[in-house]
Amino acid sequence: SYYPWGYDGDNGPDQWHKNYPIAKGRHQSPIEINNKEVHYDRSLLPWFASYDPCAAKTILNNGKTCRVVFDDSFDRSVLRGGPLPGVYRLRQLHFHWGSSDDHGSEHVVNGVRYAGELHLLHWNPKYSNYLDAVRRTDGIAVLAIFLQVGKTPKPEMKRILEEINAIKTKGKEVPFPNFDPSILFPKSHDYWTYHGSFTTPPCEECITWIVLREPIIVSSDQMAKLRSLSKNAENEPDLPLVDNWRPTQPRYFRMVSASFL
Ligand SMILES: NS(=O)(=O)c1ccc(C(=O)N2CCCN(Cc3ccccc3)CC2)cc1
Ligand SMILES: [Zn+2]
Repeated sequence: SYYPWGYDGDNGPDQWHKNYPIAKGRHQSPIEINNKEVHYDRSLLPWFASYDPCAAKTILNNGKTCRVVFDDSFDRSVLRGGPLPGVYRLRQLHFHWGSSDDHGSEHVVNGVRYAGELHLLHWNPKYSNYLDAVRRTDGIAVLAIFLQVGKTPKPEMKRILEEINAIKTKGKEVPFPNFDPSILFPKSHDYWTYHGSFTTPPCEECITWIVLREPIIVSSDQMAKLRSLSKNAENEPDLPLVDNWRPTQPRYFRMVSASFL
């Protein structure tokens, strides 16, 4: 049964555990990444994404985020290498952002909150489908990229933000053809990796997180564009879709490994 969870007040992150008990688990995400506690692992391989631009299908507003959906009916757009045992299929990408430029990311690095965070979600095709993969500890891999506000924004973000006007309200979905999300990647592939969970309910602990050290630069106007999305449908009052990030969770006995010294 579906419970209306959210990010504020009585259905916010501190309440999620009431309907989704895993939210109080020992492998929750996001977490604080602090240099002092990170372990450089020289056996970590570089990661590679080989995405087919024609796999991109639609872009939508589900009232919680802006999401781009890809065809994952075969190994068409895949992520491999890094900490992963094999290829993982790209299924969707989405964003988390704040109500102002000084916060909005989910992971926090040495106390630094970024304006936002881009997540590219992939699932392990050794399982029969996505629903099966979310029940496995090695079922999902999310590549996380921080959004930092700066003067020289990455032009590649434009394509996504140009579509925002078409998906202003919850439930809107429009075609989004011919898009290769690897154009959004920063120069460096340096990353941290750890085992964690979905950062929204049901908070399953099935994710190998790959968090890139280098943020991509976006403009303040581009962040404002994301904030112009509404949480509600078009026939409801316009509630700005902002602060759709979960606070950091306890790391407990988890190791965060770094691919770089
Ligand atoms: N921020 S993130 O951790 O990258 C993230 C990624 C994906 C979602 C997401 O779309 N959902 C909605 C449905 C799918 N469930 C899994 C599921 C649970 C029960 C039955 C089937 C699938 C995950 C949450 C949320 C958060
Ligand atoms: Zn996310």
